[in-house]
Amino acid sequence: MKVILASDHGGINLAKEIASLLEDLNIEYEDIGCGCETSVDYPDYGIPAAERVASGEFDRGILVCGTGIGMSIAANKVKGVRAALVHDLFSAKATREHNDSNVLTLGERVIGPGLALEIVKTWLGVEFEGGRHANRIGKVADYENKRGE
Ligand SMILES: O=C(CO)[C@H](O)[C@H](O)[C@H](O)COP(=O)(O)O
Repeated sequence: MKVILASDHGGINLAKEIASLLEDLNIEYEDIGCGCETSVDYPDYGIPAAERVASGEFDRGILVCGTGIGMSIAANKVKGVRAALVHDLFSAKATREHNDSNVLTLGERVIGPGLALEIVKTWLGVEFEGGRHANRIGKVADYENKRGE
């Protein structure tokens, strides 16, 4: 599995911890920044990361900002991306099983690193269930494709 990691200044500390976790798990990843504490704009990092998931270059994306909300809004504008803002373990599992989410967004200012890293591990390890859920995400994709015509 190949993962792309990005954050704004509000998510930089958690993004660093996630990078260490991915290294410990021997998961291939690329960190596209921002890598600094000076103020940046989350769409400048979230959208390029999401595009590289949508293109198939990466299997998954993990995006961190202060709340996770801005990154989620930005990533979900990219066709083919199903970004999930997750701050609990139940949702981390459910969004893989039911939504086949390919991008995870987290808010460094919302939860602590202990829970955040458990969420990342869970989200990376759970498979999509398919079946009725495939039908549902298919309807979302149909709408997305129709809008793009
Ligand atoms: O979700 C966000 C924006 O909707 C993020 O939390 C940003 O990290 C946050 O807005 C940054 O705020 P700041 O006051 O500019 O540090």
